[in-house]
Amino acid sequence: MVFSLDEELSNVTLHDDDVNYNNGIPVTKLGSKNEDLPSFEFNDNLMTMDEHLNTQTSPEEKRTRRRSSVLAKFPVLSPVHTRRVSISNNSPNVVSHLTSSFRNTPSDIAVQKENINTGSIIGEAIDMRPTTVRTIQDFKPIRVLGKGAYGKVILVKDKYSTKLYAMKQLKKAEILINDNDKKNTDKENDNIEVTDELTMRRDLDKRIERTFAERTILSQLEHPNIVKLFYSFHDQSKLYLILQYIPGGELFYHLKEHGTLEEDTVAFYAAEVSCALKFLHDNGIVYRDLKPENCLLNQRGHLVLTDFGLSKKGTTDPTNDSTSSDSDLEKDDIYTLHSIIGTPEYAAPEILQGLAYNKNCDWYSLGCLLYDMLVGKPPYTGNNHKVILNKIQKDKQGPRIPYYLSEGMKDMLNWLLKKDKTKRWDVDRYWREEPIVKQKGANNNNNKKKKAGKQRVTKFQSHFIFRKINWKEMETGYLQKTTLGPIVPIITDWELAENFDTEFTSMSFEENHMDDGIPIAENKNHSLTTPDIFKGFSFKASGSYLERHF
Ligand SMILES: Nc1ncnc2c1ncn2[C@@H]1O[C@H](COP(=O)(O)OP(=O)(O)OP(=O)(O)O)[C@@H](O)[C@H]1O
Repeated sequence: MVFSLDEELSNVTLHDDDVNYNNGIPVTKLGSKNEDLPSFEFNDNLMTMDEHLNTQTSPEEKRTRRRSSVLAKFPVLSPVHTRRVSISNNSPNVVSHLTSSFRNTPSDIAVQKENINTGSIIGEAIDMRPTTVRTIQDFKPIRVLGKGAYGKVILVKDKYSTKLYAMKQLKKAEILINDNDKKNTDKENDNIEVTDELTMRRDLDKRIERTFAERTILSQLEHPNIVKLFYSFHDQSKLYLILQYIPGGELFYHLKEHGTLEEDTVAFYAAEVSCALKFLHDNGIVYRDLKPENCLLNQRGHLVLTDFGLSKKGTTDPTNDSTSSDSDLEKDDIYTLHSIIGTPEYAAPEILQGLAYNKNCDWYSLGCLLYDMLVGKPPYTGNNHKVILNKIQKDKQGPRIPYYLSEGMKDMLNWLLKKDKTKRWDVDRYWREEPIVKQKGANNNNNKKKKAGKQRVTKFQSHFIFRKINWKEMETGYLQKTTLGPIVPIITDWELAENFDTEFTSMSFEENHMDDGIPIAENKNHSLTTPDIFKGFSFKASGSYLERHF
């Protein structure tokens, strides 16, 4: 990123109370006196963004990949009670201890049941016959596309059909070993601090649940802006997700190339991401990890959301709901989550604070993504989530917005980036203009809303920045099929993965895992070293689904 708005530009304040200047760059604050529309005008005498960019270091030097932080990586979640035990690096004690504790937890059983019971793509039946399960031997690796917390994503070719797929591998050992164990093992080999048993059990339980959630959620969804899952299977050492290959690379990669994007381009991607998020929310799913690294561009330049490892299917379980006091949110359209996960720079303040949150957190992340595309970095940056949280809390009026953005963009950012989730634009509720259906008591509610005056009631799709978007065509997927997006990736040969970082494409995909390719018999009980907790992971999309997408 080229332009440090949250720290460097906050020092000098000139004539206008609402505009801060630094190095001659005026910036406005979100949520200043006039909450509806910040009242700043473009000043021709001031340095333009382009001029400013030219004086700064190149964006490539500044942009860094933001890894999703899972539960244990957030210090605030570090367990209070810890005990010290002596184990050595790669000690089997940890795994066997964890696996033996976990093999038969109720949530495991629930997850496995879920896999058996919920195998359906919306409106479709999935062929779950074990005989149709694919294996690693069916696929020839071509090159590495990316690397995540639990393993690599590799471009592979189906040996039988020659079709290309993105194969996401998750190492079972990485999932089974506690993050604290890993961290501590790195530091000291023989005398490490591990968390108490209960916390370890809970964390492991969550990691396994999330592993299944990605496979289960993706197997149930079909949307033009969401990556498709065709197969999943596992062997002794890894879990595999065979995904649609999205050859245009990460939005992150293109942002690195471009620095910042034009407002129309940003509005287009905002609309595509919003369609995907709204679809997820309508299906009871909170995405929780929106960032440029998880937004891929397909061959036509349309945005496709990937990485559902942190997504969560909502629950209306009242015992799980601590927002009963949250009177601004209606009961029927929320589900409450508590896990502190995501990528700190894009995570909503309520997540970073460890408070209960709901699907509205995704709209805050959308605000961060828009800000990043327009400005070159997310509104708050820092080495860890504490620094980011401090900055958010210190910044009473919200993140600074550069003056040169249009009033429409400022307005959009203003409403999405509200720290207080009850004041944030409830996009799901105000998505589009619906025909008015009068219901009993509806008037009363409306009056209450007007009096409260907190909620923005303008429809999201009617916002000025989306004036060029044909929502109907976008929501039905017609646009994605017939029109090119604003950035069309250069692809001379799909196998070259030209739009992926050479940091990854030059990586070796050979790892020499002794156990790779040794299949798991789904119905067999395994020893401690081969826990049965991943039973039920295998999946194959229905024939018609496969046909439709190839
Ligand atoms: N379907 C796909 N087509 C092309 N590339 C992909 C695909 N899925 C993932 N990738 C690449 O692999 C990278 C890592 O994938 P993904 O984010 O799913 O892994 P992860 O382990 O969940 O990562 P993280 O720990 O950062 O969240 C992506 O950022 C992207 O570059």
